[in-house]
Amino acid sequence: MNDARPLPAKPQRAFAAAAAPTPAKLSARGLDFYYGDFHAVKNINFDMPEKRVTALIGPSGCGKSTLLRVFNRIYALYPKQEARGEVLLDGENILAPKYPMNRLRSKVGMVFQKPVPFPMTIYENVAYAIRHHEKLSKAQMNERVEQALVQAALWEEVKDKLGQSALGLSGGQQQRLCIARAIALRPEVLLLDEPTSALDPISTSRIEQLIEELKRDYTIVIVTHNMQQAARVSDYTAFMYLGDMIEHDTTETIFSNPSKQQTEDYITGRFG
Ligand SMILES: Nc1ncnc2c1ncn2[C@@H]1O[C@H](COP(=O)(O)OP(=O)(O)OP(=O)(O)O)[C@@H](O)[C@H]1O
Repeated sequence: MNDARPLPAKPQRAFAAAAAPTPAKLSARGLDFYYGDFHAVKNINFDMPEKRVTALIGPSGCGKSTLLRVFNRIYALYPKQEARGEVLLDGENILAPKYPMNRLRSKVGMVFQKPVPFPMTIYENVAYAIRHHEKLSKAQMNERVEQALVQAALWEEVKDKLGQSALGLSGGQQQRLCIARAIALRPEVLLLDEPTSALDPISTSRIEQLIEELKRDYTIVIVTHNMQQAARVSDYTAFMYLGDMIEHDTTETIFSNPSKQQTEDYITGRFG
């Protein structure tokens, strides 16, 4: 939890991107989440701007991953988990029962903390996901697989061994393969749940560079425990505590001039 402390005096990037606001791609409106009787996420209201990176930070158990799981409705696979309120994607409520699941799956991709490639070839890992959604010729499929691997900054490392098992890749390569798998479906939103927590510093830095590149095309929401990472990669940051969203603002404001004492205490390492 405290791996990232102490916080650098100044985050190591200029926060220029956030200065130009873009329309909200994803918004939470009066969003509550329950695990049975437990009220895990409470009355969340905020916007995630298009083609920007929003980081969710806060101490362990504050509801960051829960919130991310609501954004692609993955919680609905589990009994006794319930979301109330609205999550608007391009203005449409994805929590409405009539919102088609296949549309949600094609618009919102998710990458988890631990890379879990399918036990198949590198090529098939990417092609498998595409085949579920689209019928493509062999040539079209080859092109799509290549594009996704190029975008995930993995192509150069794997182009000569696409037929080998994905399980032979390093942890960092496996995580980039999982990102390739998610972007192969051409989603509009990418949800990243602590995507570098299992990776070494070099792989972490590659994924961070990749996030910087991907935000040209995607709206990204990232959960991270690493404060420097939030400062480096995100344009907007939301600080959560015990299921409440305490503060949400540009990353620059959150890290240099937060309005709430709790936020300041957290980012300066006084608790959490
Ligand atoms: N399946 C579950 N059943 C019951 N309670 C759960 C379940 N999953 C999470 N919780 C509880 O919901 C709250 C929020 O958990 P969540 O995993 O979203 O927190 P988090 O901020 O992502 O934590 P971490 O940083 O440790 O991953 C916690 O109190 C947690 O114990």
